Amino acid sequence: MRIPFTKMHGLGNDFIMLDAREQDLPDLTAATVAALADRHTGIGCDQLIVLEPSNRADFRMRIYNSDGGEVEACGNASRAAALLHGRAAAVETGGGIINISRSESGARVDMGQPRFEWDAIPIDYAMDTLHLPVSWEGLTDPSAVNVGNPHVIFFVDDLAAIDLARLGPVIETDPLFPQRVNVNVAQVSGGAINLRVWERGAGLTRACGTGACATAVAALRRGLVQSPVKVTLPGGTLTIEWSEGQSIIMEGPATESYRGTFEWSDYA
Ligand SMILES: N[C@H](CCC[C@H](N)C(=O)O)C(=O)O
Repeated sequence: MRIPFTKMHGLGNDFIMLDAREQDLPDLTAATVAALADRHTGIGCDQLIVLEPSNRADFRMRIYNSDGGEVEACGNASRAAALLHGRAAAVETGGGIINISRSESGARVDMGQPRFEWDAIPIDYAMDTLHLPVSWEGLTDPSAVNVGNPHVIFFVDDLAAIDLARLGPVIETDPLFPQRVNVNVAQVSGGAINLRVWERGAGLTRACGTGACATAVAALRRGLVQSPVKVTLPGGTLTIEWSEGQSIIMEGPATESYRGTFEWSDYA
């Protein structure tokens, strides 16, 4: 069975987009996702996204990391969905309903309100989530935020000095985080944020939209920046707006790279 797909990215965080709103897809297993996501033997992507019908919103967006695991939220893919859909829409995700629309710079996404309770992150036991009393080598005093998916955020003085490729997986899989965690390391300078992310289930990516949202919220809660705040990742810059009790608004580009088809049986 030939399956059409659209290859897209948000600041270099790249996706295979499958549209199952009009046509059913065969059952997607974790192994099939991982095979499609493989950059050497498959098509290659950080996440695989499936758009499906929804009876709660205009459509549903299902998000699979390149390790095959399904997760609740993906900021950059939300902007890619806005580009693909072509107009404003309410989108059902595992993390709740988000609202996407087209904008000058690409797309604008209302990511809903962040969650801070320790059991909403989730963390394994009660603690202050603005200043967690934990550390991993040189990374200390993080915040934790759930923006539909779980994030831990470290603020450092020298981002380039952090070996995130080594520390990321150690923190991602620490038992403190029962659903694992996306690991954000940020440096604040001149009222803006520089960010690198080790993504749960995907590793180092060129950008992470939910990471930018979680980090901006943590920095705002700590009084390190003011809203709206620019968050620059290796792939480019996002603008995040938030204040206490409000939704997070993320704005930034989304790009269609190419369209193609693949033979399902090659990956199933
Ligand atoms: N790795 C993330 C999902 C993708 C998030 C990232 N690609 C984004 O743009 O938000 C997680 O397991 O929660």
